[in-house]
Amino acid sequence: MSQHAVHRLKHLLFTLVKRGILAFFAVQATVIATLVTIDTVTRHRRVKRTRFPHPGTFQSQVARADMRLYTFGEDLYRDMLHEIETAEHLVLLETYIWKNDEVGQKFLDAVNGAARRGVDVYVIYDGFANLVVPPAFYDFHPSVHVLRFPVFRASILFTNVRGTGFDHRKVLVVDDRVGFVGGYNIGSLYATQWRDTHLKIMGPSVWDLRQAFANMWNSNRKTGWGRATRAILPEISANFWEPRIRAVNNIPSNLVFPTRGVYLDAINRASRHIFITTPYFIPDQQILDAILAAARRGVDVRVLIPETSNHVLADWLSRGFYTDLLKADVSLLLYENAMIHAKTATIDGEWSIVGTANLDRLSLTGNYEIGMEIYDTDLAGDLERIFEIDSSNCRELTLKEWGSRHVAARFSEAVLAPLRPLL
Ligand SMILES: O=P(O)(O)OC[C@H](O)CO
Repeated sequence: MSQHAVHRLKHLLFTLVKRGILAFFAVQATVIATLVTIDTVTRHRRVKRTRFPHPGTFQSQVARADMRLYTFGEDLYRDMLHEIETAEHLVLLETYIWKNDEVGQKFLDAVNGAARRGVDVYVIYDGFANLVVPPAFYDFHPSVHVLRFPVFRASILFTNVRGTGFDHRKVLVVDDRVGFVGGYNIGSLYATQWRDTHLKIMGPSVWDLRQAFANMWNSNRKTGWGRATRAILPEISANFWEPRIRAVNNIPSNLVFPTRGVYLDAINRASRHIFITTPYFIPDQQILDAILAAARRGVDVRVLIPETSNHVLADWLSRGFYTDLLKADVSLLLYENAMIHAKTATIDGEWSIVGTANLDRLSLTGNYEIGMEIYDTDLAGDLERIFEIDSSNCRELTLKEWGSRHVAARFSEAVLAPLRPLL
């Protein structure tokens, strides 16, 4: 073959590959646009989804800590606001979403009120998650120490992944005496219309939450180009070691993502049952393999997810895993007619985690997250009871039903699969 012919063939191949890639992106964009349009139309037609079982609150004692699990936003917010309103010296509040609605206003008033009484108040909220909220809403008392975690950080220019990640945590610590952590953001929608789970801790382990907040604050207190303009939040020693209760912190700037590791370890160790609740289920290959392997060795694996969440794309990416899961005998429990946003897991009646991380890439290897990893049969029992009540609002998907879905659905799952690492 002449050199000219080789050149022409190369050019032709290059053009074909280029056009193929562009065509794939065009198909992908069309699928996304179609799904979003269908979702928007059906969402508006849907009646308000407020009817779902309320498992209630559950109390237990783990080591020297009093634990309370919340499963309804109104109950949680009432207690959180009460703690802020009666704080005596320190309030630390960190949230991913802080809506400018009735509930958001109550929290704003509560922290401002505490600051007026002379309480030291520190708040952190995520800049990206609240881009839709008018900045004027965040009208803090002048003595409140505020960090709006920036969408873009200078370090992203120099240190790659260390400068990425949203602050996805939801933490409240009051007077080093009481701490809250879990799935609840701050907003009226979450008070009554979403099923979520949060944990209150009273006792020495509140230190773990305080330390997580202090680390976040002190690592980001510099503004502009290195000028320190925010106060240091003193870090204090723990004075105790409690292996049964541990905060698991994802800190992208330190390149540590232990949440993924503790999930993997616990799943791999399971011998009887694994009950996972998550709003967005887009596991990476190792997490998926661990779940499938557990089910194949006879562990009763149940994954509880919303049938329809608030993120249509996340739902469709999640569906791409259903066939493998169902074939391995994983029970897929689809929470009906309401959004479930809890990020919890409990294994073998021994190990549990309650936190802020979803089972997706953004949470497991992307964002600032925190969860409490707890070894305790009573607390695991409470989470199992909650799981059982939530399950009563689910329908279990069968392989037969899933196998009979429309060819367009299969096509959409396949076309969207390459987007999994993005979410
Ligand atoms: O990011 P999460 O898990 O706090 O969920 C927040 C909702 O998706 C807001 O749209």
